[in-house]
Amino acid sequence: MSHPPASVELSTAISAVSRASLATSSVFRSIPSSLTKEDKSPVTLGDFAAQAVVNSVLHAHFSQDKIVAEEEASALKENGELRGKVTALVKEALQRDEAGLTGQKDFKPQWTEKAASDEAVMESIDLGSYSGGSSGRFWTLDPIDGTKGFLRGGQYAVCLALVESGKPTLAVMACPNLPFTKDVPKPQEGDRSGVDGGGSLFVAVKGGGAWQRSLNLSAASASFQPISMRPRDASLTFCESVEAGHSSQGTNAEIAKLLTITAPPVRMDSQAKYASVARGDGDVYLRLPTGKGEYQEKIWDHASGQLLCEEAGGKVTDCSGKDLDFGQGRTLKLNKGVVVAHRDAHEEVLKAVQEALEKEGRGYLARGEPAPAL
Ligand SMILES: Nc1ncnc2c1ncn2[C@@H]1O[C@H](COP(=O)(O)O)[C@@H](OP(=O)(O)O)[C@H]1O
Ligand SMILES: [Mg+2]
Repeated sequence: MSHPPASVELSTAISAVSRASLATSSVFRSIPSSLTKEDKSPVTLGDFAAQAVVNSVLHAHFSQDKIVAEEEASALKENGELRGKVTALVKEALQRDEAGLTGQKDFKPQWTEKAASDEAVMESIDLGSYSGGSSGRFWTLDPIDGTKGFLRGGQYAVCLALVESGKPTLAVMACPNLPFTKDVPKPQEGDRSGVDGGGSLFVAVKGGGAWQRSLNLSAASASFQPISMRPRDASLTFCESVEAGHSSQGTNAEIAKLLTITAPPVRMDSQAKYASVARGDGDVYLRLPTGKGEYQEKIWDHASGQLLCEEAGGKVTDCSGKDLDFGQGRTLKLNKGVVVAHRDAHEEVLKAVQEALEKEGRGYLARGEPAPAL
């Protein structure tokens, strides 16, 4: 098959994510400033605009579908200047012609001018407040995954997935700062001039494979090509977060020793890590919990990446070897950590993960047990 299996869901998701990444790219180029949320994490006007764009496109086509998305509009209600800037970005993104932006000449956009008023933008953002669950279907969105990377001028991703009965079945991920191939060097951190060819767009359909094309339709690689993980070979490489607080880099170093990995880890922000291993740039993505593993991973931080890797021949589990369960609400509350490797290498990698955790006295994470009380 030379393109992903077609569906209205896929066309809508591509349209939504492509438009959203137009808004994020424009903010990225301008050196974004940020607000700090209650959980102390940053949010930018790019996050708000991207969430409004995706939610309004989804809502126009699938008004019955619920959405679990990261942001909420409360900060915009108090800040008219910021709200005006977000609305302008949303308007520009929604008004772009379909064929020019997504190449989908036959797809008929359903949204209207009204979707780009201040009130409609805030309503669209708050459509993302669904609590999730294991029945029926819903969408999950991270409008800018890797916001800290976005602010530093590193990698980030716009990540959308459809979840049915607790499992991702369709994924669309834009990585505007990730070149289409690893042969083109990634921009240096802080370089805001953009990537030749406009970054990469990834798509996965459950049972239908994983695909990539350039985000920029005038680039040489504007049509979808299937991608697959690198088969298990003599030497493995791994990637991890840039942010030391998001996973245990010390445990990863121990795991690397056990697997006789000598190459240093590739550090990268966002689900661009899943995309990179899915297309064979590297072999293993490790996200081991810090401390006792109290942090609950968010479903929007993993849904599209998980499907992309699974459809590219990978296996994605937590540190105890369990599948990620996207049907438990807004977080992956039954899972601790994430281990991604080719199907043929996963067992060996997981064994090293579990050995390293046991050695550190955190074997309860490897056994899927709660931390012992002091
Ligand atoms: N203590 C923690 N442990 C694991 N992930 C965390 C964390 N604190 C924040 N995160 C998540 O890590 C994501 C970024 O991952 P990465 O380090 O791979 O770039 C953030 O997504 P956002 O940037 O969308 O907020 C956030 O949801
Ligand atoms: Mg995120």
